[in-house]
Amino acid sequence: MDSLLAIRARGITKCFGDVVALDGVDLDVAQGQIHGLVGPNGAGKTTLLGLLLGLAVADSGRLEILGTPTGRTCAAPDGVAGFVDGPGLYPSLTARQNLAALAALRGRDARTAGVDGVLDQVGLTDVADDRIRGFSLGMRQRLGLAAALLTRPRLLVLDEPSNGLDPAGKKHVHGVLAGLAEQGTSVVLSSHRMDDLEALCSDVTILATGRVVFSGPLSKLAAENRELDYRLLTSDPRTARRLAAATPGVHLADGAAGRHGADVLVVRALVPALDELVTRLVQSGIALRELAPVVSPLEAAFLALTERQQRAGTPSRTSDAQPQEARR
Ligand SMILES: Nc1ncnc2c1ncn2[C@@H]1O[C@H](COP(=O)(O)OP(=O)(O)OP(=O)(O)O)[C@@H](O)[C@H]1O
Repeated sequence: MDSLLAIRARGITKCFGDVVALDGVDLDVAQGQIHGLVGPNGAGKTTLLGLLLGLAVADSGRLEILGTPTGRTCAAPDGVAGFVDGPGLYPSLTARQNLAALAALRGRDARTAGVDGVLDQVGLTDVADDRIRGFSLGMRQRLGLAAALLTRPRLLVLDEPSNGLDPAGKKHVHGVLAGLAEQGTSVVLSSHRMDDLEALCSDVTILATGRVVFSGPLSKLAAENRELDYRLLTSDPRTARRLAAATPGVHLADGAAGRHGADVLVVRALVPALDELVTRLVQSGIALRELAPVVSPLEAAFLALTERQQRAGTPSRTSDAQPQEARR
């Protein structure tokens, strides 16, 4: 076991009847890394998070969490906390009482368990004594995070933690997660929000019908995977268009250009070709005012997968399982 890995999964398979929810999944998550899980509905994200939390056991494969192989019975691995399908909370209790009850279940006293500290950490101090029956979805998510933090986890596993959070709440929670990662806690989270994943995660794993189709640094998605459309705003749009048309590997995406304003050029290219275009622009004395992907690399990869999955049909079943398509 690599001591720097919080999670090491090899060939994890999990079936529900004839539905193959996970099909030979490999996953490495380094200590202190925030790792995103993304994939279309039914891709297997929640199933994988459930295995990490000890809520279920894999049918086959090897899963090591925080250096310890997981057993054949359901049990939360030491040092792991989090939630799937929303946090489990008692609606008739206040936020503080919920956390105190959880502390008591673990044989700890609320005063010494750090209840006030985690409430403060997630920004719920002002509503600590309100019954959570009246809490919004975002407040419940924050309380779920507080409950997980109460155990001072070394691996935090979160299913859609940004669900229901307003922009300020999201920023707050992102700050909490980034702070934890800086202190060495590993975080694995699933989300359908690409902007969240891009803001938070250094690495992502993309699942489709139970298989890993990409796992690695976000930057690799842009550099290797596919041509993207980029918005290009320059001081001389006409010359920029001429240079773009003449740069090998750069294609004018005229169909998309109209939506971005007359002076904006939309080009489709891989990163090396785009670099060459930028060099040519600068050498021609043209100022680059804006250069950004129209759709982020993660979203582009996700959309490509979704389209492929729709063509292939979903979900995968034991009778039609195919070899994993791509692995690092
Ligand atoms: N308890 C279960 N019983 C039967 N089938 C299940 C069960 N849990 C998951 N599945 C099936 O396994 C597959 C993977 O489901 P999972 O919930 O892990 O996907 P997901 O990526 O989390 O989806 P979503 O984005 O919709 O939450 C789906 O086809 C789902 O129907």
